[in-house]
Amino acid sequence: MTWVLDLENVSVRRGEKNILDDVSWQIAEGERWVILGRNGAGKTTLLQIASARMHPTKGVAKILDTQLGKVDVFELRPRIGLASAALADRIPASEVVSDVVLTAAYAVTGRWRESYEDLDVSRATDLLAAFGVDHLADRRFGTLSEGERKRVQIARALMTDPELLLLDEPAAGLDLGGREELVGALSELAAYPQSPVLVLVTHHVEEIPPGFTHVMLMRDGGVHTAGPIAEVLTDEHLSEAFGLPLEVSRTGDRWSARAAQVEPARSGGHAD
Ligand SMILES: Nc1ncnc2c1ncn2[C@@H]1O[C@H](COP(=O)(O)OP(=O)(O)OP(=O)(O)O)[C@@H](O)[C@H]1O
Repeated sequence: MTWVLDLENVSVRRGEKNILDDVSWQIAEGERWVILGRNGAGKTTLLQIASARMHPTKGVAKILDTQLGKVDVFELRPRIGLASAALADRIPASEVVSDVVLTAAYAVTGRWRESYEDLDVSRATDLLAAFGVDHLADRRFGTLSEGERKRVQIARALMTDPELLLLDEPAAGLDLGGREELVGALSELAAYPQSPVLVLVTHHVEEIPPGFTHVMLMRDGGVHTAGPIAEVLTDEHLSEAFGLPLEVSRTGDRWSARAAQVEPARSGGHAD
């Protein structure tokens, strides 16, 4: 079997600590993954490896049939779409929205003197339309709301028609309506057979878009549990991964979680 992503015993060491610790993880064609774990669990670091922005200290990372360390990452990166807060911070506030998407074709932020094909321009327009933000094409990025920015960033990440799309907390900072619209848009993307393999990092099971197939729970830099969504998202696994008693429930194709209700202690009888 050929994997889209194949990590074997990958560790990343910073100072005295393994911030990723012996992670083995395989993603097959067509899968849609969610990564959950508490703050500092290593989710963003894992995406840094998966997007060829960081090399492991130990272990082997194979991405799209290439191996990190044996491939020119500048050729590999356009095959991987990434949307993250760190990348968004690099987009100049004065950049026109259509250029925010278009410049991804050259893997740059900030339009300068590159020339673009008509095909690139129409792809950027189509992607903005697909995420419902084409009416903002002429606005400056810095004037958009948080929800609008998130959609533009995902459109940008899709510009190079990547085979793997990594989204780091795309719903962070969105209000309820914005979150629900984004979940709907990602669910549509997940359902589309031509879509890239998707990996979504989130803090909330409520943000898992219908159609996502697999979950990885991370804890302390390592994989706590990984596999098909219904097998992994149990009270027991989530409670262990987050280190507190949690109850998970499923309503239709959506998930939710909350602190487990503690049974009140039974009274031992009447005290006179
Ligand atoms: N360059 C670095 N040097 C030292 N420690 C680092 C470095 N980069 C990250 N870390 C630490 O590695 C751990 C994992 O960080 P990471 O950002 O991957 O976690 P995360 O799961 O994405 O967290 P969050 O949910 O808070 O975004 C954290 O404890 C972080 O402080």
